[in-house]
Amino acid sequence: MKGKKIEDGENCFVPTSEIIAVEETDLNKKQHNSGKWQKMAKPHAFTVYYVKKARNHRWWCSDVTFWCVDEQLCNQWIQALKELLELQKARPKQLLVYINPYGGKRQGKRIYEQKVAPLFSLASISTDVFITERANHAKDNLFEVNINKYDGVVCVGGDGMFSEVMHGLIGRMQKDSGIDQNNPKAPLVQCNIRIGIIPAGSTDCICYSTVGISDPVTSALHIIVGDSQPLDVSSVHHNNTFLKYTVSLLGYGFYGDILKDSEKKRWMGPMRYDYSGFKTFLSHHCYEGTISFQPAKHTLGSPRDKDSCRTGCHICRQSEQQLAEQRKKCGLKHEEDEEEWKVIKGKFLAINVVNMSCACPRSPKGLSPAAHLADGSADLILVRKCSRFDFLRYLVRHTNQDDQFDFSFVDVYRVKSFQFTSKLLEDNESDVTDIGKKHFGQFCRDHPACCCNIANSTWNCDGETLDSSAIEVRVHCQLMKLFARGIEENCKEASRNQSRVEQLL
Ligand SMILES: Nc1ncnc2c1ncn2[C@@H]1O[C@H](COP(=O)(O)OP(=O)(O)OP(=O)(O)O)[C@@H](O)[C@H]1O
Ligand SMILES: CCCCCCCCCCCCC/C=C/[C@@H](O)[C@H](CO)NC(C)=O
Ligand SMILES: [Ca+2]
Repeated sequence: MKGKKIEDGENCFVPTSEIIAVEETDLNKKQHNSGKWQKMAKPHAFTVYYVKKARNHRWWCSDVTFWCVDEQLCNQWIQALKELLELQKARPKQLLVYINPYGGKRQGKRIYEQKVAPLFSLASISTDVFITERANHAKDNLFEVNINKYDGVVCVGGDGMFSEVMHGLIGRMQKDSGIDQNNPKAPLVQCNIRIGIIPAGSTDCICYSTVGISDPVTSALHIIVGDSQPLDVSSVHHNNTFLKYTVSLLGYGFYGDILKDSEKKRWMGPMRYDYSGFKTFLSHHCYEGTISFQPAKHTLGSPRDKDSCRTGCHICRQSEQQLAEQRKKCGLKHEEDEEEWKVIKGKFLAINVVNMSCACPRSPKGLSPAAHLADGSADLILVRKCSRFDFLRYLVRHTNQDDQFDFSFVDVYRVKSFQFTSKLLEDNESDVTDIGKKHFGQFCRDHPACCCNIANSTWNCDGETLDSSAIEVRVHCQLMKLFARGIEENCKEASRNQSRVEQLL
């Protein structure tokens, strides 16, 4: 934390929504060597802790100390500022915190204790902290805990840990409301308790795509000021059986294979993705299957838009309104049943369904830069069979400014529901008597050199593996909320305003 001191006659401007805390200050303890107060008999002071916005969406906690000789005046200020803070009703007072000590570089506990807990305590937020001892510990706990006690749930870890907490919360909400998650058409109950993500994983894509940076202090401050960002969630089913929810990437082929291989190399930490990524790239497997989807007609946006989803996004707002109107008109009748399905058969290197841009430090614009956080749609990206060189050109575009959809072998659609069945499953189902078909070789028999894999891939579902050769996916508009505000427009403008504040100080 950096500090400043304000003397009589000086000005300071900090919006109340960005004040973290106000505290009486003992100037003698502060050990200031210079300053007029040293000449005073007994100066009185208070310190305002506030959010300081830096470059690249980074926030940190700064403070400014105000002092004067009049004790009563000083106390009046403290009282008035504390009352103003009390009016910030969206701020959490009691949080339930889950820490995965094994995510990313295994720094979750340290990150929380050193960087986050002191800020929560400064902001007078009470916490119940739960350090997980196994996978699904947090999820299981969320089904038992008295959830109404809390204003939010915080997960310290990566995308997989977030996924666990999300499954616990959404699952709990449906159970309490008597909704059967196995019914793919069930209208799910919105989850009003917000989740905060303190990034301590390997990719931290959900945090990066919703805040603009993977930084524990920035995320802690978004939680403290009580930000709220609605988020679309897709449900994944197979044969009327619920499999998973997803908010970022649901990927088959390339990203599924990377994840499956990387799980065996967890000991490598985040580097495992580079190792498995390179290996998967060299293997160049493609997978055959049938994709069906319903285009998202309710939204004004398109995956090829130049503008991205930003704080207070009007596309998300309009899309949500449009969906609400449709629902009102249709009542209980499922309008989706009547809408057209598009069908595509082929061989694919990657099938990616993304509910958000999937930006992360490795890919700052993400897999679909114009995807929206809360528009009730997902972007379906199909990378058809192509040469290794072309696939590399496509991957390189994840890391630069060039249009990653501007390739003849890449198609992108904005969808509200999607289905996939692998060729293998179709063959098995359509010709169960042909026993020979069950005993296939590992690669395409017609063209052994083509790297077309007859075996199935795995789904990468927000960083969790999911084995299913047939799935149906449905986007649920704004099913949950995060302690975030989306990515803020024009970061430079924010830092310029902040410098004006600094000049005033
Ligand atoms: N105590 C624990 N021991 C083992 N696994 C755990 C524990 N707590 C949580 N997990 C599981 O660890 C998995 C991975 O954790 P996490 O997402 O935090 O890190 P990561 O995989 O390194 O990061 P990312 O998902 O961003 O790539 C999650 O699926 C979670 O269910
Ligand atoms: C030679 C150039 C190669 C460039 C490769 C770019 C890789 C970009 C990675 C983007 C992944 C974004 C999707 C996020 C997925 C997460 O859910 C998951 C778990 O955290 N992470 C991964 C890597 O699968
Ligand atoms: Ca979306």
